[in-house]
Amino acid sequence: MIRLLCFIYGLVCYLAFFATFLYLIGFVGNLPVPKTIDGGTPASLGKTISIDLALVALFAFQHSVMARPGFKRWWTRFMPQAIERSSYVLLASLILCLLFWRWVPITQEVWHLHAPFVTTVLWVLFALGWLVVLTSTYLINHFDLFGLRQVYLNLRNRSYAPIGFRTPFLYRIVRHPLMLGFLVSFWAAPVMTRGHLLFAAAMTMYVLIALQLEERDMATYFGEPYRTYRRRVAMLLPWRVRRGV
Ligand SMILES: C[S@@+](CC[C@H](N)C(=O)[O-])C[C@H]1O[C@@H](n2cnc3c(N)ncnc32)[C@H](O)[C@@H]1O
Repeated sequence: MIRLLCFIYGLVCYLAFFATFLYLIGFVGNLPVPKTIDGGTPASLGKTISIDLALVALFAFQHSVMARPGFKRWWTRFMPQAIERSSYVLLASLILCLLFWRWVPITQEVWHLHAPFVTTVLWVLFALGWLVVLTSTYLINHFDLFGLRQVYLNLRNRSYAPIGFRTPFLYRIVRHPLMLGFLVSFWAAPVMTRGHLLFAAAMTMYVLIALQLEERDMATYFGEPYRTYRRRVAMLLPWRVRRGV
């Protein structure tokens, strides 16, 4: 019964993640969703910047702290191991929803590109970025990253086997294609408002810090194979590839 409840909980967390991910695309791209990055009621500049940065910082804090092995060891003392990842995913999704809801826009434009060719290229890059994000999750293991594999194995009474270190396709070009996809989609905007710029810049800062932490854990866990990979494959910029793996 507990196993079934864990599975249902994992499924709900996964669906919450997927809905939030789809909404994020609409939010950043100013697509027809109830609230977007440039929608809502503006406030004074000081108030806006503090609220918006606090929202990104909350997301960054949750992501960075809860992803660390030490934190995972600590909080799985209070919950079944099988739902640890699902809970992480659920909390991340809830924080993103809070960000969508409470985000305050700054609508002054930093750039507004009109040339049809340039705007088309930027929209293609925007879409490509999200596609790379989603593809990268499948290259690592989509269902493990979002907790479904863990609750499924638990339901079948099978023990969890880590997915291990892998470098398929995009992971041979850069070490962090998923994060690169996010960054491309955050920055590829034909109309860039100050609020959007604040979001893109703050998220870029967070990604650059988070990747240092993730790589430190990966090097500790996987040892020499990961250190060799790090020497050979560029972190985020594909044209900085040194040698293939
Ligand atoms: C949200 S994913 C982001 C992966 C990567 N940073 C990227 O941007 O493509 C984070 C998880 O992926 C795992 N991970 C990162 N690179 C990996 C690889 N090459 N093989 C297996 N797992 C990896 C990390 O341990 C972490 O649990």
